[in-house]
Amino acid sequence: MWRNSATVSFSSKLLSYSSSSANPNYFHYASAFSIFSPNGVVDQALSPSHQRFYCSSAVPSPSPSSGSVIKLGFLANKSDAYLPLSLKARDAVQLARHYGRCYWELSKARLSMLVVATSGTGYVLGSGNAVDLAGLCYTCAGTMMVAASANSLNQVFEINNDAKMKRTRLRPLPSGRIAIPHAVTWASSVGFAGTALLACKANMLAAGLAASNLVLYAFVYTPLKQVHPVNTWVGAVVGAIPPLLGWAAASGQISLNGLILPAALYFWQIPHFMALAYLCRDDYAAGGYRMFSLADASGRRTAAVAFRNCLYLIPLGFIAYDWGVASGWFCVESSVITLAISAAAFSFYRDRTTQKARRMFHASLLYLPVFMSGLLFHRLSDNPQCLAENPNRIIELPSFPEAVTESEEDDQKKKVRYVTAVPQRRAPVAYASIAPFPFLPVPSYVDQ
Ligand SMILES: CC(C)=CCC/C(C)=C/CC/C(C)=C/COP(=O)(O)OP(=O)(O)O
Repeated sequence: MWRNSATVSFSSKLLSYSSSSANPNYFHYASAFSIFSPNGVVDQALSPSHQRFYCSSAVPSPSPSSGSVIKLGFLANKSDAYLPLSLKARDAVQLARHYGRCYWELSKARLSMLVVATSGTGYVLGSGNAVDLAGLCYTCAGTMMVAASANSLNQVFEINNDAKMKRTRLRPLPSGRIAIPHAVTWASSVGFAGTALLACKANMLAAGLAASNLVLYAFVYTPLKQVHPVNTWVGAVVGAIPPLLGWAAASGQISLNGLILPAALYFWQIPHFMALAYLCRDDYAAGGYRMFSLADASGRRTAAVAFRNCLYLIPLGFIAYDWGVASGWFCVESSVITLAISAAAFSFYRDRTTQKARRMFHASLLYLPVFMSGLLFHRLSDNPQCLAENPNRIIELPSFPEAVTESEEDDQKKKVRYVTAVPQRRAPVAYASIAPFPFLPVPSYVDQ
């Protein structure tokens, strides 16, 4: 049914809003709905306000009597049936694009990719000598899916707050491009699929960490943002879990060495989010969030907290070196970049201007990729803790003479102890002889 004139004038407003808004694609999105609207009714999943949003359509009216007014209304069902196939295909493509874009934005895809990078780095660090590429891909895919789910749920819960903030008001939910049930369906399916993938292709520890992190982010951190400034610290824990997840997926355990990257992420997030919350104070206040910077008019405490957490980053390079995770070069590199971010934070502490806060924010943006790539580049692949105790990695153990003399069980235990105490490089033959048969006793190729 074509809309009456009252609706048409409303739609005209929408049309002018759409054309002046940052999102000209609304026309396309609206037309895309027509293929799922055989009765001229826009997607029933949409709330009334969202349905109204989609009333404007750029699809040329199939009815000759409709004139320019009809271009703003729904497509009629009968004429829809006669649309050429190419038009329907085009609409299908537009629909896919529309939802693809909504899913991308709901997932905060760039943030999720950063999360995947941290998880992937954790996986490589926890892998020891041989990185299982398939395992790495599964872990990254699973992390991406669970992170996308967590971010989508975060937006579902914050729809009203996001609508009040400049930074977030054009997100899919507040801008009405997708309905809440649809977003929830997307979030739950991708969350379950990601957790299942991690459980089946990595291990239950990794899957459990991912699922708990989703709960921590969506159901603890998200509501806490409106309750107490401590939210930033809880958020820092959320950001620190993915590298641990990666390490656990590769090594099957959580060990002390595996905590270095999570610690870096935890401390790094504090100056990062302090700078962001300081720069967007007004926006956060409008959104109804209780950020630390809002109760600190002078910004002095915000800057002090940021600076203090930068200082906590300083020993991490040395710890990585001392614990055998990375070479001495990493220790040097890490110290240099940590001093740089600390200097930016100190400069913000001394002179609390927007410019200094922005500089600290940019320093934090640089810090993380440099730290992670340095850690990867200078990692020591015979790092003891990622080899020990993981039954899947028993083939990674070096052979040594006294191990072949006792029972098989004692033998294995001894080797684990040996590797933990004295990491060594193995002769290449160790791989060749047992790689396809990890359940067989390790052959001895040492002269007896
Ligand atoms: C495996 C798994 C579940 C990983 C999840 C990792 C994750 C989502 C990390 C984000 C950490 C964080 C505090 C982001 C800010 O959210 P915000 O709500 O303050 O951002 P916003 O204001 O832009 O919405």
